[in-house]
Amino acid sequence: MNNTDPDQPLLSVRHLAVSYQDTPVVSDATFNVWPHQIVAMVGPNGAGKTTILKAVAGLIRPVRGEILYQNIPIHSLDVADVVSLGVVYVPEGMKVFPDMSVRENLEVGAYLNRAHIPERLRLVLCLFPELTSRMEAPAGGLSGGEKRMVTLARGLMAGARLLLLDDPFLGLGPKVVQRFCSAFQKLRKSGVTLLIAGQHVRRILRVADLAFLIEDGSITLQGPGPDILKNHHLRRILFGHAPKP
Ligand SMILES: Nc1ncnc2c1ncn2[C@@H]1O[C@H](COP(=O)(O)OP(=O)(O)OP(=O)(O)O)[C@@H](O)[C@H]1O
Repeated sequence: MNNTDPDQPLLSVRHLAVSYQDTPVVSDATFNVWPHQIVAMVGPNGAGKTTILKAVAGLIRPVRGEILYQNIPIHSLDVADVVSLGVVYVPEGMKVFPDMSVRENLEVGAYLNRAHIPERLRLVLCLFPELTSRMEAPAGGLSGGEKRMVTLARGLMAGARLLLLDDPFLGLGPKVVQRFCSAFQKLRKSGVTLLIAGQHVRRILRVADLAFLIEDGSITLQGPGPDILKNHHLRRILFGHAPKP
C-alpha cells in the first residue's frame, strides 16, 4: 500500500501563484511535504491557506508554479486524476448526504478510486470505532463530531495517501478535537501524510512535525510545529500578543 521514498518529498510546491479572476491571492509559495508527516499551514484569515490546498487538490488552476506529487506534475491534472493518485481534499464543515446511510456516504468517497475498499473501511473503523454501530443509520442524524468523522472517512475511502484537511477542527469541542488529533497520529503511523490548514493554531501546531506560517499568500516562517508556536512574530500575527504556548 505504501510505495513512498522517505528521502524524497511526497509533495513539492514551487513558486505557486494563484489568482481569483485577476486578483492575486497566492504570490510565490514554495514548500515540501515529506512522507508520513503531519504538516500544518497556519496564518491569518484570508492568507491563502484554503487556496493552496485547493490548488494542490486540482480544484483551482495555478497561474504560475509547479506542484509535484511523488515527482509527478499534478498542477494541470483534473481533480479525478489527482484523487486517483491519492491526493484528496477534505473541505471544512460537516457536510454529509443526510438521507444516505453512513455506509453509503463512505461508498461515495470510494467512487473515483475503487481499489482496496475493504482495507480502507477497516482503517476508517479502526480510527473511528464509534461509526461501526451507526453504519446503517442516516448520516443526517449523527452529531457534529460524527459527521466530521464521516467527511474525513470519505477522504480515506477515496484512497488518500496525502490528505488535505481544511479547518478540520471547526465547530468541534475540545474533547472531539483531542479525538481527531489522536486519529491524525494513528493515520500518520499507518502511512498517510496529512497537510492541515486551519484556525485552531495551538492545537494544530502541537501535533505538526513541520509547519508553515502563511501571510498574504507567501510562506514567512517554517519549522517544527511546537517550535514555531513559540515564535514571537507568529504569536503577534495570530494571537495579537505573545501568550504562553
Ligand atoms: N472564490 C473566490 N473568489 C474570489 N476571491 C476568493 C475566493 N475564495 C477566496 N477568495 C479570497 O482569497 C483570499 C484567500 O482566501 P483563502 O480562503 O485561501 O484564505 P484562508 O487563509 O484559507 O482564510 P481562512 O483562514 O479565513 O479560511 C481571501 O482574500 C479571500 O477573500
